[in-house]
Formats: sequence, structure tokens, C-alpha cells
Amino acid sequence: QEPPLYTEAVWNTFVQLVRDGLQEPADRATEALLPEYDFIVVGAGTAGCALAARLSEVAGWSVLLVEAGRSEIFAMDIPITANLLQFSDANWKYRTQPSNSSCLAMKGGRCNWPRGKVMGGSSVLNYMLYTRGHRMDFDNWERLGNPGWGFKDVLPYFKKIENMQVPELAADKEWHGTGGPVYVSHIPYRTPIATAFLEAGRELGHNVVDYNGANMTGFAHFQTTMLRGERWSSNHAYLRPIRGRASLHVTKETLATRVVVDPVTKEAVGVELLRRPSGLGAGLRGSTRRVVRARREVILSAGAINSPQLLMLSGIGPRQHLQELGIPLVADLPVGENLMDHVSAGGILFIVNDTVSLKSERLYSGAIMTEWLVNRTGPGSIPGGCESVAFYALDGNKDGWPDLELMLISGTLTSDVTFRDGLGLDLDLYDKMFQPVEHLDSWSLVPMLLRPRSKGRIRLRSRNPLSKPLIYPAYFEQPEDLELLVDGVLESLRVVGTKAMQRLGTRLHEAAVPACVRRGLAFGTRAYWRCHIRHFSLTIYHQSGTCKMGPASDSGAVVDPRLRVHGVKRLRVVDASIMPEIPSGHTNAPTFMIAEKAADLIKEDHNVR
Ligand SMILES: Cc1cc2nc3c(=O)[nH]c(=O)nc-3n(C[C@H](O)[C@H](O)[C@H](O)COP(=O)(O)OP(=O)(O)OC[C@H]3O[C@@H](n4cnc5c(N)ncnc54)[C@H](O)[C@@H]3O)c2cc1C
Repeated sequence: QEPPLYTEAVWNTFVQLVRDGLQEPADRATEALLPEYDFIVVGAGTAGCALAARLSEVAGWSVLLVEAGRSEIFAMDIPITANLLQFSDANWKYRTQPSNSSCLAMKGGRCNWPRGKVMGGSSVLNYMLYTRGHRMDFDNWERLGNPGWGFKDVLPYFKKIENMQVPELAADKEWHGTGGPVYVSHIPYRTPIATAFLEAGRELGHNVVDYNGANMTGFAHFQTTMLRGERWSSNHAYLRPIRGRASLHVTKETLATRVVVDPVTKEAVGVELLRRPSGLGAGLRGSTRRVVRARREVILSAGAINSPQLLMLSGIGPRQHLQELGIPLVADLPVGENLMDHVSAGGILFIVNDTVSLKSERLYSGAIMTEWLVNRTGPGSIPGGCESVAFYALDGNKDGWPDLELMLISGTLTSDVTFRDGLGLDLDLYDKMFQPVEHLDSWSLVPMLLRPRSKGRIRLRSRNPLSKPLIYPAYFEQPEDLELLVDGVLESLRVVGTKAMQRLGTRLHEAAVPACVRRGLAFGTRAYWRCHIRHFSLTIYHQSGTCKMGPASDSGAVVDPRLRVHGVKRLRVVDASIMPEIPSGHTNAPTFMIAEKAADLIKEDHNVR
């Protein structure tokens, strides 16, 4: 007799849990580390895993990979529960500084900025949406003084990364790769909302496109970093296959607190590490401190918030800021400036009459979770509810370089408390605006600004490496950014008005932000949407740019086009923080590309073919 489905689900989960323990490179205690490695890579995130894997493949090179977070576990592979991870210790749980011009719907005027603190970094917390950005993004990087970073140079790396699982895309050899470590797939399940969305695009005269191919602008279902319905993080892609490699040591739950730089020669010679015992209330008791030396180079891949933090803690940053904190200056560089993100307009709900959206009471039902656990399909395979996308060049760019994205999520703030609480929404405001429709099915179309002009900054709160840095996103400092998002809202209403969307009985939930109403702004006017967006300014988690790449002549640059820190020897930054301008898409794929290219630059600089 066939076993009931749930038995199979339990068994599969058990097998997976056992396998998990065997898959990842083992953790090395601080005392078990060698005194010296050829390379020390700080941060096992999207970039760090890829880089450590590529460097340790060179015969004779030893690599230490330092990660503050713990191992990645099976529960993190379930696409639909991506949001839940923000509530775990796999998240650094950053918050922006209070603002009176953005994040106004959030508690204290502060937006939550989750970042991955786990083996795999933010590629474990992310929604797995796989977009490279447009050709012009990278040609622009090159034009800004970065030879070797034009699209013709980076496309081979994008292809090298990829193991495309969608047959029709895999067949397109000009644009896609099939031999790389990062699996890219379509989501194995689709709601009727996503199907209608592509129809709506056609109805409005847009093409359905492969946005990672020749033409980016148009409508599409997301390509995702997923294999057969499971998350495929950088840890899965790059580290698990080499878990036994002797030349790579990994130390987890270990914080790099400082790069040790020789003040005379200005050479990075090692990294100071702090390992704190885990567990509640462990505090600093029993922690181990140690300096490990780097024979060749130290490489920071700690992400766009922590890489600049570490540089500043090491005396590399804006002179005045470091002086104020009493940190001896090694190099005066604009570290932490040029902070970019893709901000979006949230808090806009489309109600449907049918049970077609993703509501938590149905999602976390035994049947849906069992379906995922056994077959890796069904609604459980939709990454955080994100299904489809449209890219627009609203400015009429003739090459189709998009400036706006509409992201289709088959749920809303009311579908699942993890959305509301993950954003840190003010609960009174939530109750006033959304509580009355909580029981209804709803979905969202989130307009996202692709090429922000406003640039924020990261600063140290103190010289204590355990205190969180100060984050100033500066959303909408440039008024054009806000105007473009208002255009985005109007565009999304156009999509909702199509016959395809109307067949689902979609209607806008016309609840206005009370503070905007008090200012006399009529719901639906441009002025109203400006005010609304200043309240519901949602991060799309694409923090980047804070260790900007550029030539020495660029006063905003921190690293050169070979990713070496200006004025400091044997020190590089390799992660999303080197992006001089944020690409017009989600940032995970470009970060993989940066790591793969950096590995080749480093090998070249050390005469390895
Ligand atoms: C919630 C969320 C959703 C996202 N969704 C998407 C998406 O769908 N598609 C997409 O393309 N992008 C998405 N992104 C963005 C994308 O994942 C990031 O741009 C990318 O992962 C950045 O890679 P990174 O290597 O620069 O940094 P990370 O991947 O963040 O890696 C940095 C690593 O360094 C470690 N670290 C930091 N400081 C230290 C220290 N001092 N000592 C030791 N270790 C340290 C961290 O713990 C972390 O593991 C999302 C991000 C988040 C957070």
C-alpha cells in the first residue's frame, strides 16, 4: 500500500536534515586555524563563497573564509518562507536612522534593512530573483573609468556562473550558460494572477521577454536561483561541492573586527577575529580573539554595510569621521558614501474576489507544505510570493535601458504577518488602513526605482566593532526619484485596469494614509502618491556602492578597477559595495559576476593562469 503523502514528507525532511550536516564545509575553531593563509576572505555571502571557491582551486594557495553567521540549514531552502528568515539570527537586523522624509509608515520612521548573517549571506535571505541588469549598466561602469567592466567583458562571467534550467533559455547560447554552479529555473508553480499579468502586458502592447537576453524591457515570469523548487544559495552553488577541499578553511560564527594594516608600509597583513560562544546570554565570556595573517591578500566580501564598516574600523575612511572617533587614519577615502538601494512604493493593495492569492492560512496548511516537501512544487515553491516582473524604460531610452520595474507579488501586507512585521510597519497605521480588508484576497504590483539619483551613506556609530553602523539611505533626496515612483504607481494602475486583470475582479483598495489626508491631499492625485510613497518607502534589499570602484582620479572611489583599495596594498573589496552605480535589476547575479571576475583579476595579479 502507498504510504500517505505526509509520511513521505516527514521522511524526505529527515533525510534532508541528515544530508545538510554532511554537505557544508566544516567549521574550524579559532584555535585550529593556521597562523597564516595566502588569502583571507571575510564574509561567506554571495561574493565570498564564490571567491573563496575560485581562489582555493589554485594549487598551492591556502584560503581562510571567515563568516559571522552559522551554517545554512534545510528550512532556509523553502522558497515561500523566505520572509520568515528575517526573524531569525540569520539576519543582521539593521535599521535605517530615523527620517522625516521616508520610511514614515514604519515604527520610528526607520526602515528595516535585513542582511544575511549565515553561510551564503544574503543569498540565503533573498527572494532568489535572478536578473543581471542591462547592457548599458555595465557599459556605464566602464565609461566611469573602469576598463574591463563593460558589458562585453562581464557577459562571459554571467554565462560562466549560470546553469540555466529553462530549456528554451538554455538553448540560447548567445545569452545563457549551462555549465555554471548557479542553477537558474522558472518557479515550478504559477498563480492565476501571474498568468493574467503576462496577458495584461500583451494587452498593453508590451513584449514578453527574456530580460536576461537581448531585450530587457517587457513582461516576464521571474528566473530564479532555484533548483527543482529549492533555494540555490551561493553556499549551495560554490561551497557545498568542495566541502572537503583541504586548501580551504572555513570558520563560522566568527566576526572579523579589523583588518590589520602596517601603518608604515600601508600593507594589509592580517585580520583580527573574534569568536563569541553562541547561545542565549553567552555575552563576551569565553570569547576568543586572534589575529590571523595573510601572506598575499586580505579580501573583504562582507557586503555593502559591513565591508565599509570594517574598512573604517581599520582606519580606512573619511578623515574627519575617523578622527572624531579616535581611529588612527591609514587612508583618507570616501568609504561608506555612494550608498544605493532600489526603493519601491509599497502599501498599495489590489483586492480580488477569488481565492487566487497567497494567504498564510492556506499557505502554511499541511497540504501545501506536504506538496512542497514531497514534490518541491505548489505555492510553497514561490519565493516569498514574487512571481513575475515588468521592466519599463519610462524615459524612452532608445536602447531599452529600464528605469522602472513592476514586481508582481501574489500577496500583500495583509496576506501574512511576516510581511507587515518584516517591514517594521507602525501597527496603528496598519490597523487603520488594512485591518478592514485583512480577510480578503489581495496581491501587489510593486513599482521599484531602478536608477536612483539619491545616494546615502554608512557611518560608524562607535569604534566598537560590535555596534551596528549608522545607515542614512537618503531616499528621495533627489526629487526625480520620487516622481519616477509616482509614474510607477500610475503605470501599475494601468496594468490593473486591463481586461486580463479585471477578469480576476481586481480592484484597488482605496485606503489613504491618514497623515496624507490630514494634509488635504486627495487620494489618487500625484501629490497624494508622493506623500504615500514617503510613508511606504520599501527597500528591495539591494544595498550597494559603499566602496565604490573607480580610478584614482575619481574622488568618490574607494577601490580601483582591479578592486584594490586605493592607497593600501594587499587589500581588496569584492562584493556589492564596489558597484559604482547600481544595475537596473536585482543585485545577486551582478554580485556573483563581480566575484567571478575578481577571482580572475587576483589570479592574473599573482601570475596564475
Ligand atoms: C531579504 C533580501 C531579499 C533579497 N532579494 C533579492 C532577490 O530576490 N534577487 C537579488 O538579485 N537580490 C536580492 N537581494 C540582494 C542580494 O541578495 C545581495 O545584493 C547579495 O546577496 C549581496 O552579496 P554580498 O556578497 O555583497 O553580501 P552578502 O551576501 O550579504 O554577504 C556578506 C557576508 O559577510 C558576512 N559578514 C559581514 N560582516 C562580517 C564580519 N565582520 N565578519 C565576518 N563575516 C561578516 C555576513 O554575515 C554575510 O554572510 C536580497 C537581499 C535581502 C537581504
